[in-house]
Amino acid sequence: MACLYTIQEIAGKGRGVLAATSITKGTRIISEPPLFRVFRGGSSKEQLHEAILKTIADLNGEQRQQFLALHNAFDDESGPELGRVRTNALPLGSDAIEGGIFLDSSRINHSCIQNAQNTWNEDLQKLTIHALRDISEGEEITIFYLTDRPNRQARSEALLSSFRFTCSCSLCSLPTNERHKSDTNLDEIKRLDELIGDGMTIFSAPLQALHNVRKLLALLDNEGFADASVPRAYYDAFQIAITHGDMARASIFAERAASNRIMERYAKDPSEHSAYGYTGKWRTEMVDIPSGLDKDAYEGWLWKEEQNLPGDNDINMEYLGIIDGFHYSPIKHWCFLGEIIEVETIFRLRLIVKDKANHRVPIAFHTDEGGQELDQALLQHGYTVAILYAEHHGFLDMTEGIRHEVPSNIKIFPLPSRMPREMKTIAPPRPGFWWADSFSAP
Ligand SMILES: C[S@@+](CC[C@H](N)C(=O)[O-])C[C@H]1O[C@@H](n2cnc3c(N)ncnc32)[C@H](O)[C@@H]1O
Repeated sequence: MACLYTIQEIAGKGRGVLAATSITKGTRIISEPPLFRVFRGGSSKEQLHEAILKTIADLNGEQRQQFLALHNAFDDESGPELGRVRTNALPLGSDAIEGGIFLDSSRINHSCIQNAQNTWNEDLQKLTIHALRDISEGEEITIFYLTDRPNRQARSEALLSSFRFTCSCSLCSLPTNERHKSDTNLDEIKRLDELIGDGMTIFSAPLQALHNVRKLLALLDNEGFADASVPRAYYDAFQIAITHGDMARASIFAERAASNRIMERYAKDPSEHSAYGYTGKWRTEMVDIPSGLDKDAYEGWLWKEEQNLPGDNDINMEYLGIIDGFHYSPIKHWCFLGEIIEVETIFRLRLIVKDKANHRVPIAFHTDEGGQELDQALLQHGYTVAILYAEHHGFLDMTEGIRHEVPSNIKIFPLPSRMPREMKTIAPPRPGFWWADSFSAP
């Protein structure tokens, strides 16, 4: 196969790697054994230096010259050998304590919005560089040197201290207002990542966790990040679905997570995963994967879109903003509508209502009077409950619904609801009228 890249001078970056032809997403651009390996863990700088000198002494003359021709960003403090290793070593595995020096791959410059991914392939004992998206002929091939992607300031500091350069990539060069927007999105990506990674939400509020994965994927897509965060997010969605017995969705998420053998196996039979059916509350079978839906409806089904209240243990910036400089308040207005199907008044009031998608939604009354403040005559089957700014809550008994705390946010109508097709975003509230826009009498 013809070589897909050339190594050339790039203004302001020394040398770099350019696409010699147009390269399609997923293509393996480079597959390269290391010139030599370096153990990075445990040893002091002096020990490392000594080990490197020994390794270099074992190289032949040509190899030594090739190594010494690589860039050295630490000339002033580390000397020619150690400096070059610090500048050019690429990790041999995701948590590896071993790095490798590569004659071609080590020429690849960094971008905070990289178009290629470096991976150590243990089977081949080679480093591979794959295209994360389509790359045009003449475009620079870039990888990401850091382990996570914080906002610009933090990225700059990390790149300067660990790699000794000021990044001139397209993300770091955005004009101030766009950079601000990009930083806000990066902060939100980090926040969602942490929320999804919190091991409890998968059990206490799986729907919220699933919706957070979807939001994360939309942000990654919007920002043009096509790296390993994308399959990782789908893997999170897979885990959420399979934990609750949802074979249909788990299979699709596994398919989207990555084209590796393990995920292909899970896509065929998600029940092989050890978390399968921890609860059965989302139980589906593979035959439940819908067919004949258009793309939007299919995605709506996949992400369980029908239940789209914001979560109550999550500061969701889509719904909330800091208005007075201190407190989060709704920045848009929404109202949950449900039809009463059961009334329980054992300790405090608990209603089971049917939402627009015919799901049973428990509403637990955690007001001071536990629901006694309501006109008890209105607690009738078939009547409609409207809750302004309702939030999704995961209860300890593993059910999900609404924990109602603010007495003034609820109205009950002695009318069966004619449910709007979607939970509507309604006009700004006018006292006494806020509910009228989203409620229609039969
Ligand atoms: C591993 S080397 C990459 C190849 C190097 N440009 C060369 O000439 O061999 C890392 C060095 O490349 C330069 N570099 C990499 N990415 C850069 C970027 N985004 N902006 C500016 N310089 C960059 C820095 O000098 C950094 O220390």
